[in-house]
Amino acid sequence: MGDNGRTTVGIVGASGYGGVQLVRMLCEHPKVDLVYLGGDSSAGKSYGDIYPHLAHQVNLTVEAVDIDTIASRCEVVFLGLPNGLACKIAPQLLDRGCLVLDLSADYRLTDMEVYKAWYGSADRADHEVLSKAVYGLPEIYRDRIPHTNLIACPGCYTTSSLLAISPLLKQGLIEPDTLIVDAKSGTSGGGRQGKINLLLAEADSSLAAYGVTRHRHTPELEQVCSDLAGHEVKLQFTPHLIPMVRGILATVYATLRDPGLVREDLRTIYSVFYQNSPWVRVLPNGIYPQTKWACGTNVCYLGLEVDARTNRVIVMSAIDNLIKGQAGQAIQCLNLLKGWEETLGLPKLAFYP
Ligand SMILES: NC(=O)C1=CN([C@@H]2O[C@H](COP(=O)(O)OP(=O)(O)OC[C@H]3O[C@@H](n4cnc5c(N)ncnc54)[C@H](OP(=O)(O)O)[C@@H]3O)[C@@H](O)[C@H]2O)C=CC1
Ligand SMILES: CC(=O)N[C@@H](CCC(=O)OP(=O)(O)O)C(=O)O
Repeated sequence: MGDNGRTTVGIVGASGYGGVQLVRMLCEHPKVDLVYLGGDSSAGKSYGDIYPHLAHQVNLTVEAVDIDTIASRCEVVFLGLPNGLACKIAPQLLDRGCLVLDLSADYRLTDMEVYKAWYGSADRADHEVLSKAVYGLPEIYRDRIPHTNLIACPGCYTTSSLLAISPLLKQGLIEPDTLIVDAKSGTSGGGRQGKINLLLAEADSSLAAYGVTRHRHTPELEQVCSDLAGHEVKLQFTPHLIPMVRGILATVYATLRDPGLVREDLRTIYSVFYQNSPWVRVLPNGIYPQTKWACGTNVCYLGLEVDARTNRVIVMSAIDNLIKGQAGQAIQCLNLLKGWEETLGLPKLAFYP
């Protein structure tokens, strides 16, 4: 804690898309002071040179990663790094007493064999650390979050999909193995590092699926769904890249157990399920969410429908992948870790018309 009683916070991976969203929100957060920014190729640069529009607010230079420096300055550290790097530095930060919020996939999967199968990574030595990590989806694991010092923040597709699915599984409303998740993401979901498929010339005016049957968020979804259902669940997840920058729309389909369930029942069930979740809005009947409503906010909008003809439920979920799907959710978890209001320092109003 700083001399002024505020919590000192650092970000490793500050130049990335998640990093810059963290900077934007943490600068406005009433309980924290942003004191450290770390990176690799951006080390040595003033943050205002990387993001000139933030120069008047952030007077920090990005530094090369040095654990002792970070731990000497920061009580809390956000890691916005590519997969496979957080597990190399989180254990050392935890040893030095920092609270760590990891935005990557390194600590999300509880079974290391599943992790290896989907991420193809070599053996890791941090099994004990992994066993202490809590999956940072507050709407499902709110009670667990304050009891750890390592949060594994969920992926963006998983956040939007799981908020749509959870009431269905928790209340036993569907046949779990009929779950299908069809999701569309904006290009910022792929990060700021240059990738050819994310170039405007490649992504513009085109819509395509990718990672069909093998996207890394499949085991993450199945892990949480199995936990909610109380038995192993397998589902179909198909992501798509859509020509817009921010936002995810996940549409979930499943067969209902009770053919008599109607849309109004579903709305009541969802409203009760999320009554203590300030970042989830269950929309009125017949209203379907648009990604632009969530853009720039930590809100997840849910739209519900039942097709009596096919006996299927359809749930649509819209979030901003960089906020509720990443940086905002990490700050929501920090608020819970510290016992602060869950909404503190987080944006709720979209900037689109
Ligand atoms: N984008 C999204 O919608 C979401 C992303 N995620 C996950 O969050 C994490 C961050 O994603 P995102 O913000 O998109 O990533 P970006 O590609 O935009 O940024 C990556 C950051 O990591 C830094 N970095 C890379 N290598 C090193 C290193 N060896 N040492 C120190 N810093 C390094 C880069 O720093 P520098 O520029 O200095 O090299 C950069 O700041 C990823 O694991 C991603 O999978 C999770 C949910 C949603
Ligand atoms: C559009 C796009 O490329 N999206 C990314 C998902 C980003 C994300 O949440 O990734 P992590 O699970 O690695 O954190 C992808 O499909 O890999």
